[in-house]
Amino acid sequence: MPVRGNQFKKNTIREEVLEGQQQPYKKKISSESREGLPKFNFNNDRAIKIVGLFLLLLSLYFLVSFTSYLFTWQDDQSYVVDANGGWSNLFKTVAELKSNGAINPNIQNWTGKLGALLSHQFMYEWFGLASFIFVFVFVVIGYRLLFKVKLLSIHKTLAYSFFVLIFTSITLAFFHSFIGDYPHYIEGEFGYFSNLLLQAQIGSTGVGALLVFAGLTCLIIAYNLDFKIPERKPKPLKESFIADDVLIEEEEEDEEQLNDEDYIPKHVDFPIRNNQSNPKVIPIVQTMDNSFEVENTLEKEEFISEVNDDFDEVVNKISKPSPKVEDQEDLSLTIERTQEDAKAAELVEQFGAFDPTLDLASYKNPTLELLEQYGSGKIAVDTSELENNKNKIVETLNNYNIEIDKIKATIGPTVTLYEIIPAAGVRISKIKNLEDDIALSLAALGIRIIAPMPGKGTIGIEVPNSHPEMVSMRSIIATEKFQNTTMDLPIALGKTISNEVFIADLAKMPHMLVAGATGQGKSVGINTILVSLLYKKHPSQLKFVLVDPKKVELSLFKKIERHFLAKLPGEDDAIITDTKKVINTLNSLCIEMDQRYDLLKDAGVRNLKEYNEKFVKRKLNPNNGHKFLPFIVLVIDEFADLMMTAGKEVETPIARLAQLARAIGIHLVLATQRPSVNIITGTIKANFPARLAFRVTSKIDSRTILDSGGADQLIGKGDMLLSTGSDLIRLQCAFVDTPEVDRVTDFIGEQRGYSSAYILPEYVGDDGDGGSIKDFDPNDRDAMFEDAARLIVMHQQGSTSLIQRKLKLGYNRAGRIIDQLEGAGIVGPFEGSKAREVLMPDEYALEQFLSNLNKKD
Ligand SMILES: Nc1ncnc2c1ncn2[C@@H]1O[C@H](COP(=O)(O)OP(=O)(O)OP(=O)(O)O)[C@@H](O)[C@H]1O
Repeated sequence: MPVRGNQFKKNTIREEVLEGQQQPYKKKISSESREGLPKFNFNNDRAIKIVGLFLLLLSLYFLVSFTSYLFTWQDDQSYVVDANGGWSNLFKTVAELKSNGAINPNIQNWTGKLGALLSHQFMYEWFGLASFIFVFVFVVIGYRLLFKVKLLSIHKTLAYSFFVLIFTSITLAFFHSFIGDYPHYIEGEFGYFSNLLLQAQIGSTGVGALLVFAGLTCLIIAYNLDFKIPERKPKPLKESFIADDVLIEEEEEDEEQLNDEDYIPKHVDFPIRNNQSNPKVIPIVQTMDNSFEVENTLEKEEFISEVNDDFDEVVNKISKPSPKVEDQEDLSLTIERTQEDAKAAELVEQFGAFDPTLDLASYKNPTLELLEQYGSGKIAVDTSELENNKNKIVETLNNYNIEIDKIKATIGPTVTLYEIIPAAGVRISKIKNLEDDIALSLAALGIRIIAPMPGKGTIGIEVPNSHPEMVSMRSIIATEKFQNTTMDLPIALGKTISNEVFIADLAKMPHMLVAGATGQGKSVGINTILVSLLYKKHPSQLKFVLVDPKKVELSLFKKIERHFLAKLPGEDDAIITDTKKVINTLNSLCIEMDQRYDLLKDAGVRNLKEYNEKFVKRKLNPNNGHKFLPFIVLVIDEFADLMMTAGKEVETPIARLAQLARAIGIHLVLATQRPSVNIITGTIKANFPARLAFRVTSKIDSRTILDSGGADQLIGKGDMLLSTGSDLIRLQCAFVDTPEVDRVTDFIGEQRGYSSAYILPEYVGDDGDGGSIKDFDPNDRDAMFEDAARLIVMHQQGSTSLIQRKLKLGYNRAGRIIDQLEGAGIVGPFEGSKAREVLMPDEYALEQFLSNLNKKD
């Protein structure tokens, strides 16, 4: 199999964590001066690679030095022995060595003085020939660290190598002891003295027996060595067949086949040993490709839990020759995986898990420095303001004979929440009705009364701070909460009333409706959503479809077209500003949705996450159309505008996407200035449980968007309410200014991207650019009509892209030709993602048809 791009799995730790953001924000500032220098902590990919490279070279050095020692040890003896200085000779000159008594001060070992000393240490003073095992261990570990390819399990390698080292050294010493009674590099001093010690305790016979025992024990652990004494083959094969039909079939087989080693019965019930007294019988079926499957999944689970779960062992055994029937009992361990799973595991073992980010392996997420820090990040509400407000609230309530037991304040970035516990017997509705009076006495806008506070047993009064604190995007992105989030699509919306960072998962929402009067922070809110996703996601994991009828709001994102945007085939601009194109795009997204559902169905999974997990584990074959599916986030700014111009044409696909698209990773964010009922219709509302409201002008608008009042009492500038169906949370939206977005998109746009935007499926509407079938006029055929017809019939494939490619035409012209071909009856109607049906069986029929058509002209 050719080596694929994903062979060497990159360590993505460094790439996923935004560079420079591993540390909390403050630490980062202090280390800014050292920016650019690689930081060597052990999580660092570079450090790991360097260690890997070092180990590989060390193993080579050891190999050469040990091998050389076998030939040169006698020459170097006078230099390396402790009596002449040993290691202290390392830095001595030839003259000094001579004066020390070294007979041959010129080192013969191929790896110089160090090599001579090292090999003497390892081979003579320590483990003898067994020291070569160190070379092996360094290769296994070094290779793993440098290439991220697992040659062998590191734990097993270390454990077995340790055993082999000790065992070989003592065994060689044991045998050597029969020839001579002195330490030698064959066994090393360790082996020599260990053997002496053992012999003194248990004698030569005892040591021999101990070594045989240790050796066999190791083989049993490693290979489950079988000690069965071969006996005559019995012929009870037929008895173990349970299904009659198989039995009959087998009886008809000739004797030769029954003796065949590789012969496997088609349906065998294998007795499984278990702890209970009754042996269980589990039906196991041989599949087409010689692997085994347990028929009943329930039993399969039990069965699997009983068997040794060592994965390597299972894979090993699956690849071994098929079992003979008399070995049934021992082989029960081998049958728990389907061929497909084993193949996937093998692929993963060979190439590592599929990593979609390797397409753009050098891609770096935007850095924190691109964002501005606004304000001090601290809340500045002085105690006198708090005291004043508290007094006024208590006073106003007292004026209406409402007694308060307790009052406490929670200070947020824009508002402070005063929670009061009224005295017993006070009616909550009475306090609620005093909203305007309290606002009057505090002389403040944007007072909101929450009576009662859900789940708290108090009544909340939100009072705006006289000096609201701006929440900068940078301060949110820098938090550990955002950095370490495991959400699929994390959006850093801002801070809550208790000054906590609020991060929501768009993938769970699963769609969001954003509303707010002009100038209240809606565009900033959309930028916040987009920027937070850009900070967390790799281009291979996420695509945006951006609709911007105002043409200016989202234009900054044009720069990231080849990284994060999706568009229709043949479109020049990825950001859609034209209503007609919006309709096409929405319908195209519906096709994408249907295609994704087909893929999910084929893969036997329920959602995008499971699908991608399966794909990453190489359980889905790309040759069958499977691919890694990125999330798609559709953002529509000024949705009202679209609804006014296109109405139902927009509403239908949006409702369809909103209803069905969550499982396949398409999420919608619709923003509107005018949250009136004819824009946010019942169908749309029902499918958008998450709604974000900035300040709106009337209570009615607030009701339309949130199903309750409150949005009309906000104070603007990013003050917002998020309704997630059950809860209503007041938030201060994180602020990200246009120049910041500009820098972030520049940072991404300047990096290597894909060759084009993510291409959505082709959709040609009824009144597409080429006109409809009814419009077909044989006299008004395109000049390339006949060529295209021949091409299509020759390939028996009615696709626009084929015409585009082969005849080198633009998308629009190719689309027009295919419509004319449909009109002429050469190809069938548009069938979504599939190519159109070709109605002419062969070129002969086509030529006749064309000549008839020409005669009519
Ligand atoms: N989160 C925020 N924090 C502080 N100030 C904000 C915030 N969001 C918006 N503002 C202020 O409000 C101004 C208007 O915001 P924005 O452009 O987002 O309004 P908008 O609702 O999109 O208006 P329009 O619908 O007319 O485009 C910004 O220029 C900024 O000064």
